[in-house]
Amino acid sequence: MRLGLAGLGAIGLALARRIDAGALPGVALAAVLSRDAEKTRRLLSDLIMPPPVVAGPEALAEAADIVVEAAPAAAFRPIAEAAIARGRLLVACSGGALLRQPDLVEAARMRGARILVPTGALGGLDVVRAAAEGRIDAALIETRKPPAAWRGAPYLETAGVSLEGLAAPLTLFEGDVLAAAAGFPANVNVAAALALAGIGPERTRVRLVADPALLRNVHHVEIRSDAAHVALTIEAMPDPDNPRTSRLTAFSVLACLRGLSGPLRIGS
Ligand SMILES: NC(=O)C1=CN([C@@H]2O[C@H](COP(=O)(O)OP(=O)(O)OC[C@H]3O[C@@H](n4cnc5c(N)ncnc54)[C@H](O)[C@@H]3O)[C@@H](O)[C@H]2O)C=CC1
Ligand SMILES: O=C([O-])CC(=O)C(=O)O
Repeated sequence: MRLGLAGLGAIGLALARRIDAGALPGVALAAVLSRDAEKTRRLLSDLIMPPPVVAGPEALAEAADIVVEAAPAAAFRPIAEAAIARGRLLVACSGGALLRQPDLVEAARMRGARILVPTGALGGLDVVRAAAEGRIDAALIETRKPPAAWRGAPYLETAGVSLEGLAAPLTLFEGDVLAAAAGFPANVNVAAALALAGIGPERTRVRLVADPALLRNVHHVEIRSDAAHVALTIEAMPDPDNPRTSRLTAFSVLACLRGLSGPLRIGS
């Protein structure tokens, strides 16, 4: 299986290193895409595998059977479009960007492409999808992260909110997933995945909290349905270089790729 990897940050680089270490037999990293081609070559120079091609969105999709998107939300569309146009399987980490551009799902249907949103830094999407086959009455996700994780969020910049010297937990946002994805594109991909798995972005509620006492990113999900009530808390270790992103995300993509390529897959 040939893999095309868009983005070489917290998720992409961790993934490339694991593949290089032999974590996914039968999967070859064929091409990568990042913002800065020179930096990309430098980042890849310590890998043992034959160096992947450094490509733009079109060449990336051309060279791959599976395109893993792990780039900023703002870069999502051309990467996704190129993969979809070629009927590829697109593994989309920027679930919030997908949520805001639902025409891409229709385009995938027309082209026979598939889009897979990995569970990422969350968990429990299997039970949410199962519950969605019945009736879900309410879905809520609360994400609490240390202040550094929220830095640069457009919502805070527009509102002129600074988290410098924050001494107590501060609720930054309460509302629906669509508004959250616009205001906090680097932090609510888990909420987007939850909404897509369950009752959609308008009915899924989000609360975002900056908490200076935290060392981990904490996601708490509550689902009320006619089949089960679910309460789930994930305390995830932040990536050492990117405090917005939990280390679990790259592992989730790895597990997802293993499920696609290996002989045994657990969970629905
Ligand atoms: N589904 C989930 O649970 C999670 C999803 N994410 C999302 O996944 C995506 C990647 O996350 P991270 O690896 O943490 O981000 P990152 O910021 O650490 O890395 C992003 C990478 O994309 C590259 N890049 C920047 N502009 C680009 C462009 N125009 N075209 C191509 N590449 C470009 C950067 O050079 C960098 O290598 C983000 O959208 C993030 O919000 C992050 C955490 C959890
Ligand atoms: O990594 C996390 O904990 C979650 C995250 O950033 C996101 O959902 O975008």
